[in-house]
Amino acid sequence: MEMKLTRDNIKAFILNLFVAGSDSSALAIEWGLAELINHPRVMKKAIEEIDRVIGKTRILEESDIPQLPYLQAIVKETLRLHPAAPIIPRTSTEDCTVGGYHIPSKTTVFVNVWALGRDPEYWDDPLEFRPERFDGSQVDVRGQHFQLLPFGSGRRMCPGMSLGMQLAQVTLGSMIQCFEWKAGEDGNLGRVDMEEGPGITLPRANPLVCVPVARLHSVIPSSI
Ligand code: HEM
Repeated sequence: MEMKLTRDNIKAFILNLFVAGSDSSALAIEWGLAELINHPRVMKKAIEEIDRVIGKTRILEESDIPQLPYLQAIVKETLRLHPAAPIIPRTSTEDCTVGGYHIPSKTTVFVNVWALGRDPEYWDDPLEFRPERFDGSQVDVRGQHFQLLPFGSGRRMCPGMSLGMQLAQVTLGSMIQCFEWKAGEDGNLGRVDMEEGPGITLPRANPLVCVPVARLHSVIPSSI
């Protein structure tokens, strides 16, 4: 079937990519940094990995990510606890039974991705931020392991998954490689609050306020 795209179709499509891709990626990075600030042990281990693999004379790049498994695990763990889209809708195309419930055709059902990521049946100490849980684990975010669905699953799953993961890993990784992050306006708070705000996406209730202190002086100009 031939389908002609109009100018409006193309504009709507590009707008869709910006709307779907910006907030979600930004939220993953913001929640990830907040978790790292509150977990100095994890932050230290992540920085050690980056310093060991990349050194201190250049900034982390996309091609370094395969050599940074702990950073990858940090982003997965962040998306487990803070999925940018906490609830995803589906409409049943035919009558079916799910978990003993009869679902008539054309019913909208909501998949609670947030609750799946915190389900004690699938996760040990589910509320703990512990990236090590992914060491040697096959569980990934690609929509095949239903306890971890930050990008959804099936035909309508996120088409920007690879870009979103790369963005979150490279941005978070270079942020902690280049700067030490101190909580609070004056950098004198021990931790940041983790309260969630309302929304279709999962924002923080309060903005993440922290102070960056340069740590890679050989690559960052001293004026920053
Ligand atoms: C960490 C970053 C991201 C997260 C957590 C995320 C998450 C999601 C989720 C949960 C869905 C719904 C999937 C479903 O219903 O099964 C979705 C849909 C979508 N995402 Fe992402 N996303 C991210 C980044 C991106 C990026 C970077 C782009 C594009 C540049 C993008 C474009 C889209 C589009 C166009 C849809 C709608 C797909 C459809 O309805 O067929 N996303 N995303």
